[in-house]
Amino acid sequence: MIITVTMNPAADKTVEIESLKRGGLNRIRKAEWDAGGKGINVSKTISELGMETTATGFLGGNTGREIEKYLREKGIRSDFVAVDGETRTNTKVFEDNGMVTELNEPGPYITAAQEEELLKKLEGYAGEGVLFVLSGSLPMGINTDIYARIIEMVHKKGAEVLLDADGEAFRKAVQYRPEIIKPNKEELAQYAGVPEFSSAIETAKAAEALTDAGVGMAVVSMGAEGAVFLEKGNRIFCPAIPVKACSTVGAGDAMAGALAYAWENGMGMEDKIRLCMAVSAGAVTTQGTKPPSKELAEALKSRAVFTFLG
Ligand SMILES: Nc1ncnc2c1ncn2[C@@H]1O[C@H](COP(=O)(O)OP(=O)(O)OP(=O)(O)O)[C@@H](O)[C@H]1O
Ligand SMILES: O=P(O)(O)OC[C@@]1(O)O[C@H](CO)[C@@H](O)[C@@H]1O
Repeated sequence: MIITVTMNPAADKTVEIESLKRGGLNRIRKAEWDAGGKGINVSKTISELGMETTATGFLGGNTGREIEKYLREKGIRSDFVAVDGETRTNTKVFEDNGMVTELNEPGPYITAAQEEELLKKLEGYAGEGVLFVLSGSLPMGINTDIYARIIEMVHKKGAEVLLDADGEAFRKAVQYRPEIIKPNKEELAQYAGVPEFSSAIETAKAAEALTDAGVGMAVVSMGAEGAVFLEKGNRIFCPAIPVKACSTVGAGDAMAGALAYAWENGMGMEDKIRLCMAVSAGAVTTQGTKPPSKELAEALKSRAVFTFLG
């Protein structure tokens, strides 16, 4: 069973304009709506691959109800804590030159009682064979140790964790040794205290510091460059599968969804990597933050190329 946790979900409004005029009137050519937030995107991907998943976190207001309706229609079980404020709307502005500007709202304030209610829910789901996916930013009111606390709590009941976070929340949580982490290269560089990595091997070495310290598997996504996979002493680099890019927003969540699906199905390393590369490349070809169809992901799998790094 895979439980995704989205502390700060969002309605994603993807808009297309010719070119963004700062300080001027911008006419939108086309707008697209998606239920989003990182964990919800992970659930969307897992469901598209044909596996059941439950989405949890905090939802509020009309936007929260719209997101629940969307999940219901997609056959994704939702079990969110209701909050007083309105779930945020995040606007993604796509220009014809390929530039993407993201405007993410802060989201509603979460009270201590609401946080407690979510923790109780998660504890109720925890057990052997359960994988929790913790991803995305934290809303106001939630302390940066929340992911660390959840990992400690669910590990005690035999559950496993895939973590996709950044900043302080990531730094604190990795100390509790999640089974899988999926930072992107900027998030890992921030953790490592360097401005950027100059190569895949440098990226792999930085991630290895975490697997050496007890994290089970690390996948570092590198956008259009590809991804680095570290598992059981192997360092593997895969260039991104070339596709016609439509929207790269949410590609990392699609990859995390594929990773969670592969992990829960006990897939071997090669199949797992192929699926991650195919699903994330497929996600780039869809509009907004929609995952690719299972058929597209299957068709792209054979195009993943592996390089073992020394
Ligand atoms: N232009 C692209 N073409 C093909 N594949 C891509 C492209 N951009 C991203 N990908 C695939 O998607 C994966 C995840 O991308 P990225 O590193 O941008 O994730 P992210 O920063 O976590 O994204 P997000 O937070 O928006 O979900 C990459 O490792 C790669 O496999
Ligand atoms: O503000 P956060 O939680 O960092 O990111 C939220 C978000 O940008 O991430 C997803 C894409 O990865 C979108 O669905 C959503 O709007």
